[in-house]
Amino acid sequence: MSAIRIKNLMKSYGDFLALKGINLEIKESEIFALLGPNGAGKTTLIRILAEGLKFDSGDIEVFGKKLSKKTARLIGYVPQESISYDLLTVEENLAFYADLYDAPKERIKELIKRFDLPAKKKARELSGGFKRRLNLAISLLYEPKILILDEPSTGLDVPSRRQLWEIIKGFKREGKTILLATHYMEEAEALADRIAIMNEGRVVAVGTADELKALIGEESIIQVEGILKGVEGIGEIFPRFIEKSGTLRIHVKNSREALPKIVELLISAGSEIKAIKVEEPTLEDVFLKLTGRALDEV
Ligand SMILES: Nc1ncnc2c1ncn2[C@@H]1O[C@H](COP(=O)(O)OP(=O)(O)OP(=O)(O)O)[C@@H](O)[C@H]1O
Repeated sequence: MSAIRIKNLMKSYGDFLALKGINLEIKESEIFALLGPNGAGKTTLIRILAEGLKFDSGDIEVFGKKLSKKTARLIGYVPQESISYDLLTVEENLAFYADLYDAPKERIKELIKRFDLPAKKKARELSGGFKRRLNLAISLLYEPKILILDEPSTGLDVPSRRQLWEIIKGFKREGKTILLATHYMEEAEALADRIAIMNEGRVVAVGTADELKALIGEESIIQVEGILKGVEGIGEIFPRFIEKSGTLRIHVKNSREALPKIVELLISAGSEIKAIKVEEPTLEDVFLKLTGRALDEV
């Protein structure tokens, strides 16, 4: 059974069409990622599902029933911004939301234990990682079957991010369905069973990471590292490339022919090349191929 089914969903803000006909099916007990740059429409889609944000047209079903206040109870939601109160302790925050959601009080102790939370600490004293865990705990107070997470690891350091990923994988093992929005391809790849790539209000591709990477087809990716100059010249011959902190990834049809040309162009412009290799495609390469731009370009 599908946990969420979305048909031809449109949403505008005034004259601006933010969602231009989204079709998606999220299966029960899968981790499904919406991957796209800022502005792709991920938060808008999530807010429609989790906050009852009004939409223009389309159909949404949750476990086979039309999205409504009743089905909303099946969905737990962790928004981008923290919903905990800084001046309340962890325990008080959970008690406040348990009251609001009419959730059983016994859940509070259980969640504190499960997430290893410091019950008596004020929320403002928590590190970023623990604050995110508190927000997760709040969203689980009434045991939703679907958990929606908006950019769950933004702002977290690498160890906290990895801990959070383990927690999210644990939810899946319990049978929960997880929908998350992210602009980190590593996050989508590390967590998701399936990924929808979103750009400018549209889903441009859906599949497992491997299925999406297969969309690159016959092309190869050449990666050059070093102090790089003359990158504009590369763009004239190989229009699809991503340049990021001293690394250049260039999409080419024939790597054997392209390699000497790339080296010559870069060296003659005064580059210091430290490494050059043919690489496996990443989801960012797929995004570039499908949309003509890099994932974190705004
Ligand atoms: N309340 C609003 N009023 C007008 N335009 C909005 C509003 N909320 C979002 N938008 C616009 O709709 C588009 C999609 O925004 P949305 O926040 O859904 O994208 P996103 O993919 O979640 O990006 P982010 O990660 O930045 O939240 C953007 O162009 C944004 O400027």
